This record gives sequence, structure tokens and C-alpha cells, in this order.
Amino acid sequence: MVRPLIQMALDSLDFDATIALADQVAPYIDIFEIGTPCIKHNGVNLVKAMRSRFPDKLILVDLKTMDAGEYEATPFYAAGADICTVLGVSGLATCKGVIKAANAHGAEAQIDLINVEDKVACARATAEAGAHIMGVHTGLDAQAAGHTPFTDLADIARLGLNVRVSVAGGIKASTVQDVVRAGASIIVVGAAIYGAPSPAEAAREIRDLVEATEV
Ligand SMILES: O=C([C@H](O)CO)[C@H](O)[C@H](O)COP(=O)(O)O
Repeated sequence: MVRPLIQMALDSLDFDATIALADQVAPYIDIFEIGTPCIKHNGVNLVKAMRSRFPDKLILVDLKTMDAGEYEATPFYAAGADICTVLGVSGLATCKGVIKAANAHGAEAQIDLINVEDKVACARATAEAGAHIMGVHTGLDAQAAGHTPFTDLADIARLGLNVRVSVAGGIKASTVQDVVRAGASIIVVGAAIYGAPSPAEAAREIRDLVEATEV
């Protein structure tokens, strides 16, 4: 089995702090996610800066696009994004626009299933449309209301679609092995790393746990 990739969500608003945090955790991380608040605040220049500082890492730009898919995503792929996200709730036309922009740049499009009512139907339709990654995601506000992504992850993973499955939503050391066993191929961790006393140590622990998980 291929080791699942570890994605670190960079959710600060501060440009320099984002780069500094990425520097600390880089040895343990496969994908840097420029989080939605961060990309809204800092824009495409942060993607360019991250691309040039981390040429060997994958960069996901968490656009959560809701309309004008191809038009919105194109400059971010052109700036060096490997993956951009589009909301499943945006509808198939917008998802197809981001998929088209991704394919034009040899990159990938991730469908974010956050707040989608029928996640299985959305996953099937967008996978059929050529989406590369399906993102099972319990957002920060839903987490605060007590929700988790675990049931949704099991539902999407068992479909066996021809996509990679990413999971996000409060994943931490005590749950990371469960999501690996449940079939996630990309594990997203934000607060459990950036909120730790030592983000590097927290990232290393997550990496060790993922590597030690038998599936
Ligand atoms: O995508 C995220 C959220 O919607 C804000 O943009 C987070 O980056 C994602 O949930 C991962 O962070 P944690 O839930 O803190 O692990």
C-alpha cells in the first residue's frame, strides 16, 4: 500500500508567519495547503512565494470556488498550485471548470464535499466529470458544533471511485490512524499541528503514526 500523503493546512492570515510555519514542518509534510482565509488575505503572490521556496512539495490552494470555476482557478494553477479546491455545492458546471483549468496545467482538482447534502451522489458525478481528488471535509464551524468527518469518509471510501480520497476536519494524533485505515489517501491536519507547542514535533508525530499504520 502507498503511504497516505500528509497535508498541513496553513490557516494563518499572516504572509511571513505562514512561510515560517511551513519552514518548521516541511520535513514531515507532503502537501502544503494554503488555507481559505490565508489565500483570501494574501492572494496569488503567496502561491508564487511558496512555489519558489518549496519546489519539491505539493501545494494545494484551498480556493473553495463557488462560481466561475475555470476563470477563478486558472491564475492559481499558473502560479504553481498543484491542486485547487472547488465546492461540491457549487454544482457540476463550476466543478468542471476547475477540472478543465487543472488539466490545462497538468494539475489536479479537488472537490470539497463540505456541506453537500448528498455527498455520495456529488462524489459520483464529479468523479465521472474527471475530478482527481474527493475531499471529505468537516469545516471549522461544523467542528465547533461537534461534527466529525469519520462517517462521511467511510461512505465515500467504500464507493471505490477512481479518485484519491482526502479527509479534513480536526484530524489529530489520536485519530490519524483510524482515517488511514478507513481508506484516506490524503490526511489533512491543521490545528493539531499549528496549535501545538512545537508544530515540528506535532508534524513528526503525525508522520510517524501514519508510517506505522498497518492497513
Ligand atoms: O479547510 C479548512 C477550514 O475549512 C478553513 O479553511 C481547514 O484548513 C481544515 O479543516 C483543516 O484544519 P483542521 O480541521 O484544523 O485540521
